[in-house]
Amino acid sequence: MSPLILHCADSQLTVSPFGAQALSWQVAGQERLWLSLDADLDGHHPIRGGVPLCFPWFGKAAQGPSHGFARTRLWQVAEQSQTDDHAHLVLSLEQDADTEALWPHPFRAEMAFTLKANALQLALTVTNPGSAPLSYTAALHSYLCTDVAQLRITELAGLPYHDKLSNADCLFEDGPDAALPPIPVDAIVPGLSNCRLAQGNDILKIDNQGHDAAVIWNPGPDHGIGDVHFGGEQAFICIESAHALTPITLAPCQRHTLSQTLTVNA
Ligand SMILES: O=P(O)(O)OC[C@H]1O[C@H](O)[C@H](O)[C@@H](O)[C@@H]1O
Repeated sequence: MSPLILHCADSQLTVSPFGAQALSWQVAGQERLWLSLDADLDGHHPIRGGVPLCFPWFGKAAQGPSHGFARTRLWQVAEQSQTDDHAHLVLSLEQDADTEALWPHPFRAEMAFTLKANALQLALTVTNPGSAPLSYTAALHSYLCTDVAQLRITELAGLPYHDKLSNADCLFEDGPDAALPPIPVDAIVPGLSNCRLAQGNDILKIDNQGHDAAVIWNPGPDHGIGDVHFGGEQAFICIESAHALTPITLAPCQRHTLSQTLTVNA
């Protein structure tokens, strides 16, 4: 279960087959994905940080663990290739007795990682191999390195969102002094496709596709989450490409791709 490492120019990506989870993405030596110092890497529990996958459900569900089982399963290498301008890796997961006990449906999930010199594309494709419709929700739960004290995501200004903390529909503040987002935050923002994390001249562009919402999450300093190291919440914001508002329903043989592309200094 050793991590897989991809290279392209000055860019390096580390992926854990456990959960098909990106753990580290460095561009010219600068880390872009936050991984908790207290992350549990024992291969049994969700790993706190990087890009966990939420599938076949987003959030809590009566029938099984928070965010589904994809992040606690061992995925298989399905494809790996390298050219001058990108490195590509696909990991796959299909139903077995354990997944059927939680979710009685045939499925094929493929998680593709495409690494370029200054960009990383993450794409979760789910295919319905069965003879009945297949419904699921999902998210690419990216933990992006940032200095929360200076964070200001201007694309959020004035947007409507569902606040999971208060279970209310709200609007982000607008105006030059608005804290965007205020921390702690657990916001489902319908339709948001593009935003930027800017820190001085350093810009990370986030582009989501195949989603119905972006989820913005940071638990704030009083989180009490055992595997977020002390003070760790000051160094990341989760900006998730999610299909969380309504399920995706696939007819037999149909497929859907949920993706997120991260680009440095775009
Ligand atoms: O602690 P986890 O199961 O990894 O979930 C971490 C967070 O994920 C998402 O962003 C949800 O919107 C949050 O409600 C949840 O707290």
